[in-house]
This record gives sequence, structure tokens and C-alpha cells, in this order.
Amino acid sequence: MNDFIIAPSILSADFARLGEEVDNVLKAGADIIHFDVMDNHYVPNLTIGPMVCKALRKHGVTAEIDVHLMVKPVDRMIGDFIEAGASIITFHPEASEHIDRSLQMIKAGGCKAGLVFNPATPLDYLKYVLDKVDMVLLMSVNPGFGGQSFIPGTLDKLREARALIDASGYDIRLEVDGGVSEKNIAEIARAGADTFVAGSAIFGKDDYKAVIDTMRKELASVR
Ligand SMILES: O=C(CO)[C@@H](O)[C@H](O)COP(=O)(O)O
Ligand SMILES: [Fe+2]
Repeated sequence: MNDFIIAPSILSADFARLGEEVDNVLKAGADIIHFDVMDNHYVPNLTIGPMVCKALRKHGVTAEIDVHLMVKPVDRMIGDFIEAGASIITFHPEASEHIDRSLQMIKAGGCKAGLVFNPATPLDYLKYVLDKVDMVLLMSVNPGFGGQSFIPGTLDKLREARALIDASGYDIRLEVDGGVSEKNIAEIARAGADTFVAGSAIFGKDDYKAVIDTMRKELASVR
């Protein structure tokens, strides 16, 4: 696994050719696949569920699948995604009645677990579960749609999250999601992120490899 992880969001892929799109973006140098699950309840949009995750595994995808649950309630979906072949499952703390239990369910199923913080959600929950999370995901847009602009205040929040993670001594990835592109990825990495979700910036272009190569070049200038 690279020090910096690039996680294309398939939300912006061509769903009619999803297997091929995932193969192409992995061939182009992506590290993992970001899989956005929206329920038209927690967020005002509806996307894909465990059956599609399972279909990608059946298609032959072996890369990690990073499932971002934007659903409420959370717990019923956890078992389904474990069974469907998810590698990482993250959820929004406001959407779970019992955050600690949801994290434990994910870990018990052999997946990595993470919490997702919306732009205006404070990081407070995190300090009580640092021993149970493998990933902290900061939303840099309000969840529900691809193609939105990066909210600049996320940079300070990333610095805050990075300090918390480093002080904890645990091995926790810090992921950022929303409006990430080759233009701002270096600045985002300097603020402390190590895992970068990008949907429209990659799938919105014809040459996925060219975008990912440029992102890696930008990241190389950071460390
Ligand atoms: O979770 C979400 C949106 O809610 C994301 O994963 C988006 O899919 C990112 O899309 P871009 O902002 O990179 O286009
Ligand atoms: Fe996402």
C-alpha cells in the first residue's frame, strides 16, 4: 500500500459499465475503490447497495472496497456489506444510535471501520473510539452528490484530526472526500490527509491515468 492512497469514487463512473470502469481506474493506478451508498433518507440521493459490491467482487475486483455508508439506520447494512466483500466500512456518527456498537460490528466482521464527519459535525465523537477506528473520513462537501466544490474550512479540521490521530498513537488513516482534484490535493495532504477520494476529478476525464499520475506528482512534492 502506498503512503498516500488514491480512492476514486465510483459515484461519478458510468454505472452501465461499472466493472470495466473499476478495472480501468485500478489499471490507471488507483489504490482502492470508494463506494458511496446513499439511501434517500440520511442524504437526498439514492445510489447502490451490497448487491453491486458483491457483483464487483464476482467480476474479479480484488482491490480494497471502501464503503462509505450515507444511510440511516446504519447497523442493518453492516452485515450485508461484510457479506458482500467490503474491506472498509465507514458511517456517519449522527446516523447510528450506538456508535461504539456499530464500530464493533464492522470489526467483528473482519473489515476496517471508520467514522465520517460532515463539514459542520465536530470531531468530538472520535476521542472515545480512537481504539476502534482504522479510518477517519472528513467530508469536504455536504454528502449526497459528486461534483461539488471543496469547502476550505476542511483544511483546519484536517489539521485538528491529524493532531488527534498522532497524539493517540493508533494507526488510523485520515481520508478526505469531496471536491478533491489534482489542483488542491497537495494542499490537502499538507493539512494532514493521507487518503484522497476523488470522483468527478477522475471519472470526469477521458484519461484516468493522466489525472492519477498528476495527483501522485503533486503528492510527491509534499513528502
Ligand atoms: O461521498 C461523496 C458525496 O457524498 C463523495 O464520495 C463524492 O462522490 C465525491 O465526489 P467528487 O466531489 O470527488 O466529485
Ligand atoms: Fe464518499
